[in-house]
Amino acid sequence: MGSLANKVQVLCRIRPFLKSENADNSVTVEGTKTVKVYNHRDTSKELHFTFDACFDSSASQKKIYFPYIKNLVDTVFDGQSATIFCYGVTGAGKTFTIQGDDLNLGIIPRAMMQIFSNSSTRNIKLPIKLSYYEVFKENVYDLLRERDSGPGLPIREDSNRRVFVAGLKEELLNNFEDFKKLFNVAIKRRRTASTRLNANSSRSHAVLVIKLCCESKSDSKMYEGQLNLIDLAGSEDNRKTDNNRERMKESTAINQSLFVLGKVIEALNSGASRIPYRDSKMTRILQDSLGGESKSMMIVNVAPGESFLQDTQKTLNYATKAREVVNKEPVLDPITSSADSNSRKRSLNNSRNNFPGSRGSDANNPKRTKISNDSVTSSNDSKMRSRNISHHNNKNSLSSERGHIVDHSFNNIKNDRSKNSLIKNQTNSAEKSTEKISNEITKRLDRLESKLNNQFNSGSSVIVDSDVLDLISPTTKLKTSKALLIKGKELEKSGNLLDALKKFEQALHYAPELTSLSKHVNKLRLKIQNKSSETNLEKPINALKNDKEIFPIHILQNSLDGAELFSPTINKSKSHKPELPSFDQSIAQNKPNPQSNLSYSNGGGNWKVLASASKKKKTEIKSMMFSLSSSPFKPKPSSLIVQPDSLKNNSLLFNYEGIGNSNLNNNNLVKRRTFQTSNQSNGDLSNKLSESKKLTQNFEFNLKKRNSYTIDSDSGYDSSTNPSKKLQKSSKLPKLQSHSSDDEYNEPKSHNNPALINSINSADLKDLVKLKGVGKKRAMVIRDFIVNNGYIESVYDLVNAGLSKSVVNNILES
Ligand SMILES: Nc1ncnc2c1ncn2[C@@H]1O[C@H](COP(=O)(O)OP(=O)(O)OP(=O)(O)O)[C@@H](O)[C@H]1O
Repeated sequence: MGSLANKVQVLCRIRPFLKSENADNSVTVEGTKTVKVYNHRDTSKELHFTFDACFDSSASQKKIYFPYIKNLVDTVFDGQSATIFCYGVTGAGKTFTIQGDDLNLGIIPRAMMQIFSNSSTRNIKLPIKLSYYEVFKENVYDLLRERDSGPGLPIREDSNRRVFVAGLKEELLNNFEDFKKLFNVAIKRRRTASTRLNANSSRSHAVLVIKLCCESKSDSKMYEGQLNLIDLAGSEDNRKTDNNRERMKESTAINQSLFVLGKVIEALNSGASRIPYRDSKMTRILQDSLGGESKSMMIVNVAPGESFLQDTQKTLNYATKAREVVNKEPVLDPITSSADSNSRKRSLNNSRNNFPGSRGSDANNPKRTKISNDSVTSSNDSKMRSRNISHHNNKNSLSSERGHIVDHSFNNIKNDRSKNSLIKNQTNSAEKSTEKISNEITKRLDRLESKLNNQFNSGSSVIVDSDVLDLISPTTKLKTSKALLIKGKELEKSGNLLDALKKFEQALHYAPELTSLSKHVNKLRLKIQNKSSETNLEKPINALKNDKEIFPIHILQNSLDGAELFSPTINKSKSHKPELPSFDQSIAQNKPNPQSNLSYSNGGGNWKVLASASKKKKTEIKSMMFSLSSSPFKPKPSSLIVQPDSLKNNSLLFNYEGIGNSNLNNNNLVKRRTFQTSNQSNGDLSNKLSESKKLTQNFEFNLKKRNSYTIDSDSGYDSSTNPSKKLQKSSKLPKLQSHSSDDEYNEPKSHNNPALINSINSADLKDLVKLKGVGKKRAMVIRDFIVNNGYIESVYDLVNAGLSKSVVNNILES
């Protein structure tokens, strides 16, 4: 952790109202550092957010650039790495700020002007290097090349664990004119589209990387500095966008990566041992900028107006968290020799997090391209990097759809051509050594790929980890996934679903973009789970038929309050009254037993047993229901849950942990309160006997206390059993008037089914839509809630997202 001096700076800029918008004063700047917004939930209340600087809608590009941005760019001349990224909702003015337009030059062109105009005074070695790429739907595309729609460039790590984009083109620039020509072509390649919220919305994150060598003022040594200018795609509330299918897909990728960015920030602030950089391409790319050694600045762009208030509040909260991130102090190493102009000696410790597409991928830096098991660059990389500026002969290219830079005269930009020949010589010698390295890399890559292919052909179910995966060329990935697909299909045809699933999963690992395959994998998983739950359930039924002793209704035998004791083994045990017919008979007849009201049903792969007490016994409990279900996520039920029926009929439901019991719905059991034992023994029914005492006690307790519980009459859902502490705090919800002495029963783990919670927390719209009762709109609500509020711990947390409790109950059945 660095000193506070290397904190991430946050600037906030409010966009002016557009002609189409109704102006109001819902977002204003107070002083120079504070933004005031009205609380979107209660507009009579104000919220204040403080940042390093705040700019209202009247602020010009110039006012923002000086002194904040200029100072940061200056640090690059000292050999530092600096990053500026614009964050905000779609249409908030990010591209305007970072790129600008013809009349309002943004940060990128201004920074280039600053660099070139300082080239002589700060002794910057020309040419400088520039790369520019976008992250579109989790694929990295080079914006300095013709647009391609392939799988994109891989992100790799070198032997010093520095992340870089492999195969990225790096252009050499001598003056601002070079930059202008190149950039005006490149920005046209960036993916943009018209959405309801922005006629020219960026659909990708764009990263511009500038590297330069400069003589330090302090010690007259040469250092390499790097500037990263990033225009993040805007988060989108799809309730407002009316996005079509394609835009929705883009939007999901955008929101997801911004969500991960939030998680990274949170993890950094909480000192977590694992920072989830790898969870998205953009965060991997930002590794040095957040938590690394870069000097970083976030510009948070805000769209004004009441209609954006909710987004604004979220954005400002997000930015507030980003402002707490403290980066490491950079340790700068000078370039050591003129022949190896870029070989800055950095220790392993202080060079771990490097910016991709730059130092790590530096063709002229043998140290950085050193080959290790997890570090290779393709031979193409070196060729690409060593190219000089390709002067695009597209004369019309200066007109751009957005952000075209006009032909301003920049008299103060000085070119020192004589310096170029020296650099050229250095570059040539470095190119030779790079070629050597590239050949070695290619050989190693071939060896690695053939090894992987052998593993695959020998039927090994190896799943390469993501590090290794990055090393494989896109073509090999596709080939491998295709071969695995074919194998999977064969296995599926032959009925070997489990092995088929393994193959499909492997194929998906290599080609995650195959959405149809992903769907098929999910279907197959479900099919297998259903099958296994059927077979799992046959066992207990057979066990019941053959060994009546293990039937779990025994758990009621010790009830102290006089509740009727039921057991299918009743005719074996003299202590059991009333005499009940053999459970075998009930099952055989598949109808309620007239005397015991013991019934059996088997629907949808689940089974349950009903038993009720005799009225003669005047017990409080008139009926009992057992429902044993096998979770699709956990084939073996792991705990027993007791659910009292609605209080009207004083019945109880016993249910194994696990969801997917279609009978639950039929019987409205979801409306019942749920308690769970702490016993985590596996599903053998006989194991449950050991729980009987505890359950009985609990059961007894709840019977005594039940009158004091408040029932939500709308849904029949009892808030007292709500596992979400948050919800219990909510004033809108009925309060628990009496608490169980045994707290574990107030925290039913059934609402914390890890697989279900994980699936929800992945915030993937496709997965969310699959949940019971969740349509596209609700899925978006859930996704947005998670994106904005972090992971949920209980399904009932979703009530806070605005879902009704009955919908949440439905989800529990998914
Ligand atoms: N400070 C500003 N002054 C004048 N116009 C602005 C300003 N900020 C943004 N705009 C205008 O608002 C519109 C939306 O801005 P912009 O495209 O930069 O948003 P964005 O945040 O990049 O959106 P997206 O994430 O969808 O790409 C554009 O027409 C832009 O010219």
